Amino acid sequence: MISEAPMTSPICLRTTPYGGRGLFATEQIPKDTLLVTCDSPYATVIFKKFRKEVCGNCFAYAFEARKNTWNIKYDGAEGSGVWFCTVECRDAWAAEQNAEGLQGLMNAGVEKLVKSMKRPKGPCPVSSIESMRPEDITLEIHDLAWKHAEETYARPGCPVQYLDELELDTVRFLVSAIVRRYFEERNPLAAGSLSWAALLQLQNNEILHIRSRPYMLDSHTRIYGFLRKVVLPVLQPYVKTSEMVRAILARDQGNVFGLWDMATTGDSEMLGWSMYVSGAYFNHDCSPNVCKKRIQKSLCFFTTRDVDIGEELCISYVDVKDEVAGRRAALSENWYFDCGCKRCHKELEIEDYPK
Ligand SMILES: C[S@@+](CC[C@H](N)C(=O)[O-])C[C@H]1O[C@@H](n2cnc3c(N)ncnc32)[C@H](O)[C@@H]1O
Repeated sequence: MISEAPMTSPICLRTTPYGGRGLFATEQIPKDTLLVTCDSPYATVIFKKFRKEVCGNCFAYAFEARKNTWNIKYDGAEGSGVWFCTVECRDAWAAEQNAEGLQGLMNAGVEKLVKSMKRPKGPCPVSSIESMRPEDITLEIHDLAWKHAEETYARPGCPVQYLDELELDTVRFLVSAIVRRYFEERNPLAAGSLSWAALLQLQNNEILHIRSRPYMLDSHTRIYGFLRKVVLPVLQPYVKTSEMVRAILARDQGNVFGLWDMATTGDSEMLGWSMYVSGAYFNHDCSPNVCKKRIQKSLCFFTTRDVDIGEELCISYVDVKDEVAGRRAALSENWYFDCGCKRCHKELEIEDYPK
């Protein structure tokens, strides 16, 4: 079993013939074995509409405890925007994620700046690539657009751009990563393997994502502009250039996990999303042999059957009860890849599965 740690027995990370790196069994692993525990996410956000209903520390959902909301909070701006199920959770969050009150103060700053946002009347000050053909959007063009955004938003008089609800949630997600990195740099030993360097090792999906949804460049640059305006002086170095924001957004796509409630019916709600670094090396397979389970704020991965030595360990990103066309369409649309798993090959009757 590994815990936010380098890949050790009984699993290892190596290159697959079809989809970058993946995790493989280095010995026979019985069914129901706990393979990986991600103790806490590097970055996380609870959607604004669920903030009072989901504990900011352990992600417990008030509804499941037959309550409408949690009501434990901090007094003052240092605890702004976060609710807790218990005093213990509040104190744990304060010690682990909110030292110096930075997370809460940033949340308070976001709320304040939201009030001065105006709906856009004209085009955004950053040039758009929306009208370009996907294949023409190169990394160079994309870099230039970001450079232009940096210059635009560095101008003192540049007005704050309008952000919708999801974009503001993305701001809060980025804030959580910035605050974590700030503490990691002050206390590298405490960060352990849950480090910025480990996050950078995750697959970078920036250009794939922008080619698939060119309008997201405009959204991402406005989010960056907003962050620059709201950032506390101690955190300014992280947004002086767009490097850190781009690095996170490039990995946000395709590597994060939805934060779902624990409903056992099919009506489970997505309450937010989180970046669990060690969990992001599991590839998808339409016949998965691993499942994930959230236990409070930890994400745990278990085998769902006996696994042979050398077999790849995969979870499913989509509903594997769907037929092949539906599964592949969902993976292509939301994860930007053509599934290379054996089941797809078989159902599409493609021979010569890569070895
Ligand atoms: C969460 S990451 C998994 C780890 C990734 N392979 C890596 O090298 O970091 C998801 C990405 O892995 C690749 N991938 C995962 N499952 C795949 C599959 N069944 N077929 C093809 N590519 C896959 C895709 O590029 C996808 O965006």
